Amino acid sequence: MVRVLTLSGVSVVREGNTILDSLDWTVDSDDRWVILGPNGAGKTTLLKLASASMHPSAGTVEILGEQLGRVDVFELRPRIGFASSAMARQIPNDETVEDAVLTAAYSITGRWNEEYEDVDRRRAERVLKEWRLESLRGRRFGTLSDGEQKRVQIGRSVMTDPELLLLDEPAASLDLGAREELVQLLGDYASSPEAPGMIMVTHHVEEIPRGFTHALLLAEGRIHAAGPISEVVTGERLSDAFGLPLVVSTSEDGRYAARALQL
Ligand SMILES: Nc1ncnc2c1ncn2[C@@H]1O[C@H](COP(=O)(O)OP(=O)(O)OP(=O)(O)O)[C@@H](O)[C@H]1O
Repeated sequence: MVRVLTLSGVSVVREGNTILDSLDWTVDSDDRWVILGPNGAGKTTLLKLASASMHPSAGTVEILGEQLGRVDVFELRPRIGFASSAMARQIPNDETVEDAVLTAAYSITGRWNEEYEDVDRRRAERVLKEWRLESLRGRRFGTLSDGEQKRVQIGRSVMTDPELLLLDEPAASLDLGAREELVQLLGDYASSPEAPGMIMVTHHVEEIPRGFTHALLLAEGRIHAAGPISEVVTGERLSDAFGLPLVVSTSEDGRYAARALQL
């Protein structure tokens, strides 16, 4: 087990607004964290810090043993997998699924004249299989369903065997079947001891895959609760963070569901 992320007294201020306020948080390589919180809580901003895409206004961020501000982020970023819809928009619509996964080896989108080594091709094969993309390898990215596109995004993010994996709302906008397929694949991945430290932002506790170990509840830029998932994803804690009475149920296979009590 190694520490993959440390935030110490981290604040982010933009245009006079405090978006993140004095956060202290650590993530280890064995951890799979889910981040929950109302709209505007600061979840995406937190992922931007963790992906070395943004610097804090105050405090220190250490990623994979390197402190932001003292490291070349272009060397650090290839060690971090990041899947988000903003990233997916960079994949050309006419790129094949196979190339969309393979080009992640060079952190690029859009195949040009790069040469790929056997090791990259073997990895891409493994990723296509793991994320149920084998039968779609020749299809153009722009012709895929939302669920298939999400699997390509995640496939790209794990292609380089990252040491830290960040997922920003991976199941957003999916129908029930596509969501369940993706959540199950993510559960298989998260349950593997070889998987890297993971941080996933979601709006819905129903999207938390099996194997997730910790939860962080963010509201108005502050940590409301953080710790083992069973202690944080509770009706009491979620009601407090979202400001309405919620009940949470847990199933035996480690999935969650939440609903509001009659308002
Ligand atoms: N560059 C910026 N300048 C000013 N305000 C910003 C900037 N970036 C983000 N914000 C504000 O910071 C707050 C947190 O934004 P962020 O996107 O991190 O929240 P979030 O929890 O991911 O929200 P959502 O759940 O709606 O996606 C929001 O109120 C947003 O408007």
